[in-house]
Amino acid sequence: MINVAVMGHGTVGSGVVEVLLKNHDSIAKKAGEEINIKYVLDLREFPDSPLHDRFVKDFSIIEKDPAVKVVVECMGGLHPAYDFVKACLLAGKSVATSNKELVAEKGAELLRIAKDKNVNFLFEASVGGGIPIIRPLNQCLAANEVYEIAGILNGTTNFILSKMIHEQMSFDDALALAQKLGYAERDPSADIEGADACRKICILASLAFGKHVYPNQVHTEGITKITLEDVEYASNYGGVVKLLGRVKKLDDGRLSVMVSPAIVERSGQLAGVEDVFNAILVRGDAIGDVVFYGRGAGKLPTASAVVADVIDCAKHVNRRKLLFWEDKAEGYIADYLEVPTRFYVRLSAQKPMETLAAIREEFGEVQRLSRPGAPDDELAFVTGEGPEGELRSKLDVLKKQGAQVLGMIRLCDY
Ligand SMILES: NC(=O)C1=CN([C@@H]2O[C@H](COP(=O)(O)OP(=O)(O)OC[C@H]3O[C@@H](n4cnc5c(N)ncnc54)[C@H](OP(=O)(O)O)[C@@H]3O)[C@@H](O)[C@H]2O)C=CC1
Ligand SMILES: N[C@@H](CC=O)C(=O)O
Repeated sequence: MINVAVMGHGTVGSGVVEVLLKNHDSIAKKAGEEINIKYVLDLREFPDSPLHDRFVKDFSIIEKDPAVKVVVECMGGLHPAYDFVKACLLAGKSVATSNKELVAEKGAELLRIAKDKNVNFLFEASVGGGIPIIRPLNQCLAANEVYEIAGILNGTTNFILSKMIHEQMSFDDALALAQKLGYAERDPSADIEGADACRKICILASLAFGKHVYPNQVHTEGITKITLEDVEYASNYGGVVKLLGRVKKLDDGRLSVMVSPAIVERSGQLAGVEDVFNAILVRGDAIGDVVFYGRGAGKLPTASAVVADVIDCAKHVNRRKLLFWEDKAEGYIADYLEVPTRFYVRLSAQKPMETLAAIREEFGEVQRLSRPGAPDDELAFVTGEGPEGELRSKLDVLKKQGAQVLGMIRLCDY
């Protein structure tokens, strides 16, 4: 029998308990041993839980109990999660976590401690909710040189965009519904400002390319500036707006990493991903493109991934799974302004004919876009490709001539 402690009995932690209890017998067969939840740590009481007598409030009970071999961390946030997880690893316990903030900020250090202590630190649920992506990237795609990853990595924002576009729901109502359904972070600004997707692309980049990428190294934009006008122009262009996390290996070996809204063509592999679903496209030299798709957030889908890690930990007691990356390297992340891109731009111009001439002067021939009912002073177009810094300088020239940039979204070919 393997004794497990679950830390945090919120959306994900309660799902982990539910799945471990409901599928107890089949999980025991797959793990090769019975999995017993010995403790559940939370700040609140849960008198209705079938495990109500196993709840504790003092972390040291778990830390000091040598019978606990595997600890699940679903509390979220950096503190005290980091302190507790580190203490568990140092005490020789394997840890499975859904906490992407923890992995994105402290992954290299925690993986090194796990290696030193010959235990496992697993985090399948930290990216893509229930979608298997960490294990496939680490194992099934190990033969490949991965050169690019792009994904819809945040369920809440994809849910909000889907509701706004298809059901004309307001941003605030869609966010409130995502919170009610347990998709959003405790502080939902992490979802809508892109921090959550940033943490996830950091984890994928660290794993795929072997060196830790930290969130503060990644240019990050959320969805708060996206308007229905931009969505309509994107649609008339033949695309859809998605919040993407992406990393690409450049020819000089550096990484371009970014989180931002992007227009993807309707025929692209990420365009049809709606609601709380996530999709992660991995490009490898042997496999070509492969896309992982599924529910990116929510109680049971996320618990599915955490419990898979628990089973893996149970199967590998006193044996390490090879999952590791080095700490960060200097000069490894390229400045996003250097990286070539294309933009959709929406402007308000007091003198549209003059601004149009200036657009041609700066950008050459551009693809103009239209939408029914647009005000006379609105101009929308798609630029050719150029380093982002250069495109922005050209827009600065237009701004100096009185144009106001109302919307600007990168174009991607996924
Ligand atoms: N929700 C989702 O769909 C997904 C979430 N995740 C990640 O999983 C983690 C958990 O998310 P989620 O379940 O949604 O969060 P919740 O806020 O629903 O759950 C967190 C739980 O941990 C408890 N907790 C917080 N601090 C402590 C502490 N110091 N000691 C004991 N218990 C504590 C909270 O108690 P209290 O409420 O009283 O503060 C709460 O019950 C986060 O890192 C999140 O990013 C990952 C994938 C999907
Ligand atoms: N808030 C996150 C939860 C899963 O990681 C999201 O919406 O994707």
